[in-house]
Amino acid sequence: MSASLLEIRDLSMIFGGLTALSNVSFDVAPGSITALIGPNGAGKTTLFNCVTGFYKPTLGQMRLQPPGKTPVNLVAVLGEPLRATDFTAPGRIPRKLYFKLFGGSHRVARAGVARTFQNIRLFREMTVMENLLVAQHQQVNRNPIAGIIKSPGFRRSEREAIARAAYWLEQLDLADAANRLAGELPYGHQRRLEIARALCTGPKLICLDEPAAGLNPRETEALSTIIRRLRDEHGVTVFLIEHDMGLVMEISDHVVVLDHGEVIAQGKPDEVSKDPVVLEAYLGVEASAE
Ligand SMILES: Nc1ncnc2c1ncn2[C@@H]1O[C@H](COP(=O)(O)OP(=O)(O)OP(=O)(O)O)[C@@H](O)[C@H]1O
Repeated sequence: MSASLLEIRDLSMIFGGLTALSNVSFDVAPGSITALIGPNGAGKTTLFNCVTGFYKPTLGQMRLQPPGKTPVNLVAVLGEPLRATDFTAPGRIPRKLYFKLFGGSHRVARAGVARTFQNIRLFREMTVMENLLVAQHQQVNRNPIAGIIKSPGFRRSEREAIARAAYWLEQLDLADAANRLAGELPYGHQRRLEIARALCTGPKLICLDEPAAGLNPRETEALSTIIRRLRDEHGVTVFLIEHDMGLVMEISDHVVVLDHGEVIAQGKPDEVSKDPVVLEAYLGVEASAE
């Protein structure tokens, strides 16, 4: 049995002539906090965009294997192009055509991957509660007839969605803000609301893109407690990009270091922080700046 929730193998992403990711391979263990670090332009966001289905990688494999569930080939569900070699094994063609027509990032979300963004992307004119309800459209009963007649099943799924939203608002210390407009919340609260919105989808893997960006030290401390609680109390696996090295070293179980699109090191935080290759490429810049 494989011990990883997310398995990335030989992933490459090429934009025109620019290789943003080159043969990237690593694993994210279930129930862990895994951090992706690296200097600006290293390819971190590109990798996140691949894992969450916003980009189709040029080459390589990404597999999500939630314990006890069927593994999902995240590259296949995005819809791969047909290649000449497929005609040597025609059995593959119907599945490829199906995902070409009906595949996309929604399939990745359905498989259990949720994300937040480097630049907050909330529905600013909606209330906090409405933001969380919109995020759950996959889980609620979307049958229009059931909606018009307000069938028992429709009302039950609505109640469950509201209860789920209220639960995560409580967990992220936002319960008092449920009826406020998202755009009116202080910045730190908006960051937490983005995390709550991702959690409402019931993810197996939550990808946080620079969750501490713009937070003050007190807010960062609160965030680190929240992220650890997600792992320890809710069994959510966390994969995050972060520039705040204090936070990364404090909360991560595993750190992957990217530089120029390649993995230059990975391991436990204390191993990575002492690795001369990392110090030279990244932490050395930080250390000399302190
Ligand atoms: N859609 C795109 N089209 C072309 N080039 C891109 C695209 N997205 C990213 N790149 C390039 O890929 C490289 C990696 O960028 P990426 O944003 O992934 O780095 P990053 O490590 O997240 O950087 P930062 O820490 O500054 O956010 C950069 O050279 C960037 O210009």
